[in-house]
Amino acid sequence: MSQYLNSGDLQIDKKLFALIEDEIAPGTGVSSAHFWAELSSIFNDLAPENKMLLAKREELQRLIDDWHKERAGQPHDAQAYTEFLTDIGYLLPEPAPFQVTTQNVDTEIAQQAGAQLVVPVKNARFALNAANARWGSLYDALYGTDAISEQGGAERAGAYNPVRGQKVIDYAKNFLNETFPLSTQGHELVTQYSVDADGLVVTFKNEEQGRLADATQYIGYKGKAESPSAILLKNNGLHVEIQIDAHHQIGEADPAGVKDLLVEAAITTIMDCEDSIAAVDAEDKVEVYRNWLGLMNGTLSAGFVKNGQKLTRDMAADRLYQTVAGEEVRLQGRSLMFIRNVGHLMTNPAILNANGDEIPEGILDAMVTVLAAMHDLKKLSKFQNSRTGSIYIVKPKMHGPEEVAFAVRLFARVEEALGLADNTIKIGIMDEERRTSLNLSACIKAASERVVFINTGFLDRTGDEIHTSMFAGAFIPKTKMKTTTWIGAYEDNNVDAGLAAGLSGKAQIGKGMWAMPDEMAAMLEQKIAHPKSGATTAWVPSPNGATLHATHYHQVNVFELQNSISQRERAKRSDILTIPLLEDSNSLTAEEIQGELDNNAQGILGYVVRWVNQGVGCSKVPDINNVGLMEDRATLRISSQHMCNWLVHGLTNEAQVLETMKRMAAVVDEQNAGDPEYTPMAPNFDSSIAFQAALDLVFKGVEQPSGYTEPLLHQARLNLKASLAK
Ligand SMILES: CC(=O)SCCNC(=O)CCNC(=O)[C@H](O)C(C)(C)COP(=O)(O)OP(=O)(O)OC[C@H]1O[C@@H](n2cnc3c(N)ncnc32)[C@H](O)[C@@H]1OP(=O)(O)O
Ligand SMILES: O=CC(=O)O
Ligand SMILES: [Mg+2]
Repeated sequence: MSQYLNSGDLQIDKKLFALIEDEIAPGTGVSSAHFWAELSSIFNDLAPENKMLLAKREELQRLIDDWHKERAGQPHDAQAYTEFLTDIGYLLPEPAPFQVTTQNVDTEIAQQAGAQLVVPVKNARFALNAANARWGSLYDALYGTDAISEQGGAERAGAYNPVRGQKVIDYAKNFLNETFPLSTQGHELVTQYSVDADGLVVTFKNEEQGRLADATQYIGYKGKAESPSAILLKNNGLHVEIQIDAHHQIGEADPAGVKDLLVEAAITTIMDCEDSIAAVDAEDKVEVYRNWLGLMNGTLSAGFVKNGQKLTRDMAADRLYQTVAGEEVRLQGRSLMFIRNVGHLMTNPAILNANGDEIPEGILDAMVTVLAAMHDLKKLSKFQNSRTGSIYIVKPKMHGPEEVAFAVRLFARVEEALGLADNTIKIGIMDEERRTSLNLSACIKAASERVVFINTGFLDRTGDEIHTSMFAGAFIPKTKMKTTTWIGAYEDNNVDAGLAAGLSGKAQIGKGMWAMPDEMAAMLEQKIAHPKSGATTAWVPSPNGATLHATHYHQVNVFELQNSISQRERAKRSDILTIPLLEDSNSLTAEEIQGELDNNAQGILGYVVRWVNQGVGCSKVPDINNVGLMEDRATLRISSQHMCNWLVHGLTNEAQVLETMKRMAAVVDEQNAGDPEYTPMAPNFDSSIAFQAALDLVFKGVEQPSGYTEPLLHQARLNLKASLAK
């Protein structure tokens, strides 16, 4: 429970107050008294508009629900639907052609195409790992995941398996041959890498010498020119370091002493304050903000025990190389960091206004995360995040250009309050709500001086697809959603709108999350579709994912590709507007319906129980086929809205949902049996706050704002915390 201090007309939780006073404000040139006074003024000015924007969402949803209810049982009239959406201001006119003018953008965003990692910033150990995931061992990522098959004696478990090791090396040498071809023979035939005044020299087994087919790919080296310990190469704007050590366990078996390939992996990382964390009160927010501060002032450190060993993790230093002429080559050691603030919806009890009302959490996030990032801007850290003096905020879940304009106004107010130059704060726009996808160009225009990314958050977007058209009919099964017309058009439209607005070379065009953290072979096969679609970045759930996905950007030169994609006909709004309904709601068998319910229930419960009871905001939860899925609030939004939709349209009923939830709760309990911190939901379902929250998410799904899960999750976690405090 919060204990509050009064500052002006605000009541501020003591811990949050102390964090600003003692840790974040010092060094920024902003006094804590000034900070609170400005925060209060921004709340007073902007909170009413924030409220009004949320009310507009509800009003539009009510009109859409009514429209569908009035036409229940009739065939969908796409033209009338479009006219209706235009009349109510849901569909807006396309703006006249324009170009964004964002300035001072770091090269990782503007000029490099590569993987984007997302990480719950509440977890310092993970957050540090993510910051350091700029560079990843390709050998480890291949050896440690299913990217390399276990066939032919190449099992992963146990001590080092040389059969598997050889497969890794073969894969890596093939990667080198494709990415950095040599003039005559292959990398697998190299016995010595060295450098001279003209760059890389290789000696082959037959003692012939060779060079890179494209000499400009060579950048520098480490160690001695005649026997370097590292060779730095570059392709499509991404670096790869060949690491050489003939005395290393792996290097000694390699003809050229190569022990690893270190690849530039997570070019950018999103430190997430939103859907992958559980932060419901001041105590949680303080943890989140303190970690972000530590990343911005370079002091974040985490101690933990792994495999019986005590480890400490800190931020990685820059990487240093030299040229033959003796000049230093310095590369960033860490991923360029964005911070994802929460959206416009939630409030948080960390601060109350004069009436005792909670203040909008998005406003709080903007002020505190920017103040913390000033440690980077003012070079108070031994590391630098932005070298161009920018602060990168990802703003999620905005509905349409008015809400983008509101975020832009908020950022301008924060800059003014904290004495920052105009447009220091950049914005990443999540294209993850239907009203934003349909009016994307207008959304980009509303942030044309600040926008540094548009990203298809297809998970939230799918949740919004269901909620918006809840009363249009029964939706197709969740797994079929990825192949529907609307989603293809939505993905294409994002690239088209971004290119038309001149984002190429200025801002990222991003694609969504690979949500199967253990399925790296499948990711290697499928996720190349993202750079091939013209996206300069795409989300991965883990550092290994980043390392492996990085290889795709060596295969595709996205910036070149964008030139041709920009010539194609733009994706059609009418396609985005198609609603993925079952043609015949009686077409599914009872088994198919039960299978879908089981799968959704397992995902909901597996995620919610850890969120509510343990405060874990992102979990890996097995689906009914036992594939571990990354679950966060967006995936929960889909599962809960989907079950709710089938309930609304009579494909299931309350009794079946309840029976399914109870049965799957026992399955989830069993899956978590090895966790000493875990509290089972079965058989005392009535007293399990987590189980009741899971039911509410489905049974009260229609009335949840935009189908979001956070209001119910937050309340359940607060109730749980209160019950523990008694
Ligand atoms: C719709 C959306 O908004 S998507 C965006 C939100 N999603 C995310 O941010 C995904 C974040 N990812 C994760 O939290 C995890 O990868 C999970 C929960 C999906 C899977 O976790 P698990 O496979 O169980 O990982 P596990 O807990 O075993 O950790 C394995 C290692 O990977 C690291 N790791 C896993 N994910 C990440 C990550 N995103 N960033 C950095 N390190 C990570 C951990 O630090 C750990 O290494 P360590 O022991 O050296 O510290
Ligand atoms: O935030 C990402 C999403 O897919 O939702
Ligand atoms: Mg999202």
